[in-house]
Formats: sequence, structure tokens, C-alpha cells
Amino acid sequence: MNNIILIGFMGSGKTSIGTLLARKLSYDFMDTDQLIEKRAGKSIKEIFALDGEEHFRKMETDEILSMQDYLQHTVLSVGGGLPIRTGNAEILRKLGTVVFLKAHIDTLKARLAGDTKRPLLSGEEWDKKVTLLLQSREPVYENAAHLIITTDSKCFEEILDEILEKIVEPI
Ligand SMILES: Nc1ncnc2c1ncn2[C@@H]1O[C@H](COP(=O)(O)OP(=O)(O)O)[C@@H](O)[C@H]1O
Ligand SMILES: O=C(O)C1=C[C@@H](OP(=O)(O)O)[C@@H](O)[C@H](O)C1
Ligand SMILES: [Mg+2]
Repeated sequence: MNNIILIGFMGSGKTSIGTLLARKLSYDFMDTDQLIEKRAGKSIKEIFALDGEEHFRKMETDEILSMQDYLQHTVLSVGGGLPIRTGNAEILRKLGTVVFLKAHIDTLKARLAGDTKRPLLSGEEWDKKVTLLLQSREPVYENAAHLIITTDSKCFEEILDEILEKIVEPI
């Protein structure tokens, strides 16, 4: 098992840190949102609007199921909702070392303010949605993870170093 999977809430830094970590390790980088956008030929926002969230969730599961056949030496960032769907966390844990990038709600809200790409945050009540979603999702992330890294007040380099220090698997 030589893959690293980053999970966590929207804004926890999965895509940014995944990109940097892969570069540092000379691993491939993949991000389920990017793969799905490419496959569908439209943005996540358009998929939600035109096909519905359930269709998107099915695409997420299909993506990680197919990875079981090929994923190697890869840092994989997954969308914030992916580990929540029944069965997905188990698939992720088989794919590699699952790292939960944890952040305080205030940190997440500050990072997500003004976002226009994430359909779940559209509308005026977005910060209330963040509070409710985070409450329900955090225990799922904690259960799914082999390793939890808190990211509040840490720069990217500090987070990368901590992940590499704490990962037990030889990589
Ligand atoms: N540790 C951090 N320090 C400063 N900014 C961060 C940190 N982690 C994430 N960000 C910022 O938060 C935003 C969301 O990051 P992103 O990597 O897209 O998160 P995710 O993929 O988990 O939704 C980006 O603007 C990113 O630069
Ligand atoms: O939390 C979620 O349900 C989602 C998170 C997003 O990815 P990030 O976690 O990378 O923002 C993206 O998959 C989609 O907007 C739905
Ligand atoms: Mg992302």
C-alpha cells in the first residue's frame, strides 16, 4: 500500500496540500473533483445543477472503485462529501493511508468565505450549512482516518512535514 488519501471538510486544504505532497514525494497527484469534471466535461457546479447531487455522489464512488485496479504511488485528494457515502470510507482505507486534515470551524469559514465553486455553499445561509454539515461529518472523517492532522494556524510546509513524520507505512 503506497498511496496517501487526504480527506476532510471543504476548505481543509486537501487539494492544495495533496498537490504539494505529491510533488515532494515525486508521486502522482489525483483529485476526485478534477477527475469527475474531466470525465463529465463540466464543472462540479454544473453537475449539481444539471444532473443532481446524487448523480455526483455516484460518480465519486465509481471513481474510487475503479482506482482499486490501478492506484499506485499517488497522493489522492477526495471531495469533502466522499467519505460520507456508505461504503466509501472502507474503499479509501483499502486504497492507502487515509489522512484527515482537521480544521476548526472558524478556520474553515474564513477559508470558504466568498467561494463560488462549491455548490453546497451557495446561498446566504452558507455558514449555517457549514456548521451543520461539519457537525455530522467530523465523526465520520475521524473514523475513516488512519491519521489525523490538525491544520489550524499551520502553513502548508508545516502540514507536509507533519504528515511525512507521522505516516507509519514505508513509502
Ligand atoms: N493551512 C492553510 N493555510 C492557509 N490557507 C489554506 C490552508 N489550507 C487551505 N488553505 C486555503 O483554503 C482554500 C481551500 O483549500 P483547498 O485546497 O481547495 O481545500 P479542499 O480541497 O480541502 O476543499 C484555498 O484557498 C487554500 O489556499
Ligand atoms: O463537501 C462536499 O460535499 C463537496 C466538496 C467539494 O470538494 P472539496 O472538499 O475539495 O471542496 C466538492 O466535491 C463538492 O463541491 C462537494
Ligand atoms: Mg478540493
